[in-house]
Amino acid sequence: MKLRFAPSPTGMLHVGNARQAIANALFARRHGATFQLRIDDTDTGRSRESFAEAIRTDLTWLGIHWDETFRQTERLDRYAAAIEALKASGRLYPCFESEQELAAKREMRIRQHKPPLYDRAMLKLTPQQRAQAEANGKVPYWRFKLTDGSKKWKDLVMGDCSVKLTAISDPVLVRADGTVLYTLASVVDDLETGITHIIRGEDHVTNTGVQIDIAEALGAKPNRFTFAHLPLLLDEGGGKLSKRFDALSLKTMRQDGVEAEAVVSYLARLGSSDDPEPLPFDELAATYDLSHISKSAARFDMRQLLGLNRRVLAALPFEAARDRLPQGATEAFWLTIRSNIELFSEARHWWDVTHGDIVSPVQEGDEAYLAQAASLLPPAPWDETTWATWTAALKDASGRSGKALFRPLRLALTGEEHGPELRDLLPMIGPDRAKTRLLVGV
Ligand SMILES: Nc1ncnc2c1ncn2[C@@H]1O[C@H](COP(=O)(O)OP(=O)(O)OP(=O)(O)O)[C@@H](O)[C@H]1O
Repeated sequence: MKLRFAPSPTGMLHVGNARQAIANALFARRHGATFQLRIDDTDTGRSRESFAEAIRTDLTWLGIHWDETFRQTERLDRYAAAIEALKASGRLYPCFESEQELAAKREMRIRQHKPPLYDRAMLKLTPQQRAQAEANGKVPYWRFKLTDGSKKWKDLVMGDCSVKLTAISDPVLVRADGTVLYTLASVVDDLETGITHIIRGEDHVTNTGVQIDIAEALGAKPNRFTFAHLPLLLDEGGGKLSKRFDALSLKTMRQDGVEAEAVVSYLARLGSSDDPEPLPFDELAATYDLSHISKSAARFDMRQLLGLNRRVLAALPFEAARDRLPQGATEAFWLTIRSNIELFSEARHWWDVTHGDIVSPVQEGDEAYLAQAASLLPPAPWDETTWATWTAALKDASGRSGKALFRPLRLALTGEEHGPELRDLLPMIGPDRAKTRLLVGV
């Protein structure tokens, strides 16, 4: 069993692409299959090595590892051989129509209330006409002659699928400059590298009908591949995500401090009958089941992802956090803040609260109370009992209680309305910072 993830290096991976990568990787892990990373770089105008590198970085960050990898431009000789074979069998035929001619034909068919399909005029070209066109300096591009009828398969997500090939124009597989199109290169690679299962986005369903036909023309047996098409992920506004807009890219998420485990856990179960919950890769893989995925498009919800991220952080051991924390951060610091942050990047703020500088707000009307609080601060050394000792004394002295007692203290000491337990924060803040912050408006 072998699966592959085959992105084009034309931009940064977004969460939609990641959903496919994760589905492939989890399915492969669950079934002990080989996992291939194929970089689909035949579109040389848009492909960049820097994007291929970024894709590898993103996948590694997600915890997705591949057993083999290659770029399609390394296998151009294999595509050339397939092209020759298809020409020899008469399935690839030369075409000379220009874009303008094709557009005019399309318009004509629409006016005649016919579907705007290619009319296969070039199939009727005689050898003399072809020689004449070439003598006139025209270079052909090549279309694949689709078979009549439909291609059917049992999709692991979509169920029974059927693509009517007679409703599709014969696809161009080779451009006039001799370069191969993705549609053919992908089939050649899948056949020759032994891919058994193809999991990809619903945007490929029509392609799948065409590619089954091409595969069979190249000698593949029926049902050579098992397919699963996952619905596309939409952004919060209902639009399709695209690499071209860098929308919701994995790189941005990583830079914002979202945890890879949260992203994987969320995308593995989004749009399925299983609720997303933070789980390590192996545990997600152990129960991963494509039949649980819904057939309708799923909407990416940042709030849900952040909710999951919060849960991942709250359980993250110090050892796993240490390298990304500010220098000098201790286990006590991490354990104090971890269940109060939504993004890892917020740790920096709490480090400034406990070990650096913050600007406490001036609390008009509470200046005298805060000065009284400063004067009652217990002597050092401080520990986790200090908060209770101090606030008990302050309660007696000020006559305040509840919110009136605690809120001004939290605001002055941390600059925030909410946050980790002050019992734990106070010893880290220490007497000097505490005093300065309490007396800020005095
Ligand atoms: N919005 C999406 N939701 C889910 N899967 C997607 C989405 N967009 C693309 N994919 C899938 O991501 C995989 C990688 O495809 P590809 O690299 O061609 O990405 P792409 O975003 O479609 O590219 P581009 O934006 O350049 O057209 C394919 O399986 C494709 O079906």
